[in-house]
Amino acid sequence: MNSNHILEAAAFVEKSISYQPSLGLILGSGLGVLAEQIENPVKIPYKDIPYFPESTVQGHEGQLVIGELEGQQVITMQGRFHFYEGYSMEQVTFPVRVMKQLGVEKLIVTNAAGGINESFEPGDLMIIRDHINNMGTNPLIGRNDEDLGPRFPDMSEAYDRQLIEHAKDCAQVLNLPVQEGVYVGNTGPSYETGAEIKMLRTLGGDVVGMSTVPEVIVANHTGLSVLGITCISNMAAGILDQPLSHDEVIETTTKVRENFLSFVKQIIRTLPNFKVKR
Ligand SMILES: O=P(O)(O)O[C@@H]1C[C@H](O)[C@@H](CO)O1
Ligand SMILES: Nc1nc2[nH]cnc2c(=O)[nH]1
Repeated sequence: MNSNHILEAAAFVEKSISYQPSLGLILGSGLGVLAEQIENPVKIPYKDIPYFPESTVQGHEGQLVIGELEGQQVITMQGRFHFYEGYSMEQVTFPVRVMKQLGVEKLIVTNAAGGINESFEPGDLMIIRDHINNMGTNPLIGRNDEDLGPRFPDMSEAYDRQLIEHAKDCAQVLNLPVQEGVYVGNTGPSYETGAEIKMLRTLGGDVVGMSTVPEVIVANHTGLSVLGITCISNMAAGILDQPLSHDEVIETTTKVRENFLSFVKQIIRTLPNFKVKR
């Protein structure tokens, strides 16, 4: 990771904003609608930001949106980068490094994923308790820059327990039934076979996606406190006797956007100012 690139990208963004964002948001497939609720938004297309790749997936806008949301100064990725788009792990996670450089301390990562746990239903929201990196690689491979984080970062609380409890409290306040479970990160872009889903269920996975894991590893490396929220956009392969499609993913996330919006806004509006963990 070239720390000069991080400084250059952060300086470019900083020129356009007049305050320091404390909360980072990464909005997954079909979930970018939250960024449209940001007040006094400063929008910066990824293509204008030094060393940022471009989003190529339907349902991913491809811009940073910075402003105020429910009383918090946020910097939001409206659309993310995926390893399967052909970007390196370093490129996929570069925005997390830039967020940290800009002063972000907490990160909410959202995604759409397939439901492995058969008690889940499409349209459910799930708080990520933990993840399984099934991508066969890691964004921290290569020379470590101790200024960015430790060589061997601890991942025993990859998802901040206080933020998880806070999110559960918010779901209760909203009387919104939410699931909790383990997110399995696959590289994609093919969806899984039925046999792979059976294997992932045996391994303890509750949902399976193609993102989030790299960003969360880097967020932990750089000392951010992380909350992850999944929208279960479909049942994973082999569970229902129907093919999977990205259209279904976008259709479901569109259907649940009111629940998703009210849940994440409640979480942000009442975010405790507890000390970040590192
Ligand atoms: O960015 P996310 O993880 O929300 O996008 C999911 C995973 C794939 O990119 C895509 C598959 O339909 O949706
Ligand atoms: N890997 C994977 N990612 C998804 N994103 C949305 N649905 C799915 C799915 O079924 N599998």
